[in-house]
Amino acid sequence: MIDAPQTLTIVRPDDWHLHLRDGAVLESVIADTARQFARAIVMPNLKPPVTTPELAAAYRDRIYAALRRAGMDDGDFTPLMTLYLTDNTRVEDVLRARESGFVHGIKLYPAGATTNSDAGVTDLLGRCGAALEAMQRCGMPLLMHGEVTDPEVDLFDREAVFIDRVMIPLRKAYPELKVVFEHLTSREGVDYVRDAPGPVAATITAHHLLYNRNAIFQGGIRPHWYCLPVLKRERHRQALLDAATSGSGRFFLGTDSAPHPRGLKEHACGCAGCYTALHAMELYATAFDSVGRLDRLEAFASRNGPAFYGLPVNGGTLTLQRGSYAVPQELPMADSTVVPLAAGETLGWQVVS
Ligand SMILES: NC(=O)N[C@@H](CC(=O)O)C(=O)O
Ligand SMILES: [Zn+2]
Ligand SMILES: [Zn+2]
Repeated sequence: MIDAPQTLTIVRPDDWHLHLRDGAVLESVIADTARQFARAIVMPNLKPPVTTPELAAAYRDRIYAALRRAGMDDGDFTPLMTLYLTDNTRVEDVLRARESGFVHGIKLYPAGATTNSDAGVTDLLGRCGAALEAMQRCGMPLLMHGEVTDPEVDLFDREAVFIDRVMIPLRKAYPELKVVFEHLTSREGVDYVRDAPGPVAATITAHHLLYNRNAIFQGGIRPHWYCLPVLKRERHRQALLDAATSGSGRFFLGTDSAPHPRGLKEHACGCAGCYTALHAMELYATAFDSVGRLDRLEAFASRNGPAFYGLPVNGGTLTLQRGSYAVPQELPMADSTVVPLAAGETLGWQVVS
């Protein structure tokens, strides 16, 4: 019997799905990400959303300014910017985004599906054909919040139904379009991404690897475990864990760390989103260790994402140590606080350098 490893050193990882927010909050949250990750795909669901290359450039400048205010410099972290797809996204914006070199994806939010999605797409194939055609032609990935918004569809089935109603017809019409199925949460999603032809991949969050939907209701309703797509049954968690640790290059790390002020989570109609940037690699290492597959963490966290996006693998490393890491109860966030996922709990791994 081989002893369980006590330390793990991997190539410095990236986060392929991150919400940094904006304004005063930006400075509070960016340091957490930059401590662990060299780069991150920065989601564009601001108010108003980041819909053009000019808005993405201005947001990028604000991110770098916040990074400096947090005591880091431009070499410590690279934001990989995205645009927010709307019914009116112009071909010209797609092409200029590609030429900019700093926009790495265009994000689909089905209108009404999630936080700040009001300006999102009402009918992807009906309204966005020209933009999708341009994206396919110039190699711009489409990043998808993959849930239908049909109120007739059960909340827990919205990802599976999205595959049939949107994903399959989309990829039939644009077979060369690079697609990332963001924050995958279901067995159906895993099966689709694993087996579908063409350039398709998926991000998986740490919380969907570690928890099933019981976590939302354990001992009472727990708003800090509520995100979209919502946590699902144990069989879905098992499928996600199998996929993440399978060695397939189609699955990679995306935290979907999505901070909301404590008061808007602990609310009669609480916001969706879990804050995991603080302890992302501790959470992922705990998940991979649970199935004895720490040897597969580097591919998932540091290699598969750059390969899909056509970017180089990072220099430098990140080291984790087995131990006990107590997740803080809350963290300052501008003039409010944010409660990290699994606040007050103890994790089995800690980032040491
Ligand atoms: N995941 C979430 O529950 N929330 C995200 C939006 C998103 O990624 O859908 C947010 O911006 O708060
Ligand atoms: Zn989403
Ligand atoms: Zn997200």
